[in-house]
Amino acid sequence: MLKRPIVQVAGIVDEEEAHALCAAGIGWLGFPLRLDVHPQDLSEEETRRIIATLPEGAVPVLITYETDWRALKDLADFLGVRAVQVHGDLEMKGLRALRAACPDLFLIKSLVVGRTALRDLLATVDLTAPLLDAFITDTYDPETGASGATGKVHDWEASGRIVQYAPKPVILAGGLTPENVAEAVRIVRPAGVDAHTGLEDASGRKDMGKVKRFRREALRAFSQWESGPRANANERR
Ligand SMILES: O=C(O)c1ccccc1N[C@@H]1O[C@H](COP(=O)(O)O)[C@@H](O)[C@H]1O
Repeated sequence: MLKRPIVQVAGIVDEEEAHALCAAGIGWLGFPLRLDVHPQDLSEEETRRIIATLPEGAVPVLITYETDWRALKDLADFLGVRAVQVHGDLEMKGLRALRAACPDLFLIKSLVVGRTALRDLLATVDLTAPLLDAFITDTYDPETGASGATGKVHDWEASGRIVQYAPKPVILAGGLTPENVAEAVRIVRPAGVDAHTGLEDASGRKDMGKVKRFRREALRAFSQWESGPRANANERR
């Protein structure tokens, strides 16, 4: 299990931003590559170059829809990452092969809330949890077909059910901002939080003021949750 809550920021646009995030205390940095509906901000070569410059202790995470387990392993090796967020529908055979080939890779599987019934997501948890290190719940946007970097929240009560059910840590993502992250943590009780578009300025770069407030609010909520009752999402909205 994780020693500390994860605070991840995704969608790094360049080296300067990556280092500014590390300096702001962000431990996990998400690099999206080989996506479905979104364009890439960085090439694979540029991503590898930036990752090689990160300070010790920073955790670069490959975020990808790659579905071929060998290609996924090769990409992780090429980039020099030890953590992968799997958004594509890797078949069980592929997932087993990836786990066997990379026992030390921190494997996070995305669960998209709102695209399928909750019972199907719980069935996926049952099937895949033994092969994974963590899950991440994210939002489905029917307008764009995107299931990541949507800037939209989903049903936090559903994510809370997944947290209670899953035998592995669950990270919460989807429309998180400095303003809503504390409430999200209080309701869902995840093992970590992850945000992308809610931390950007108008030019699409991370606003470091928002990043710092996001981290502060998230950590404050994580530190408080053990003393209080779990909030009911329906009471809060
Ligand atoms: O970050 C991305 O660009 C991305 C693209 C495709 C799939 C997943 C992606 N990232 C994940 O999406 C969440 C939430 O984004 P947002 O805060 O709603 O904008 C992000 O934290 C990444 O884990």
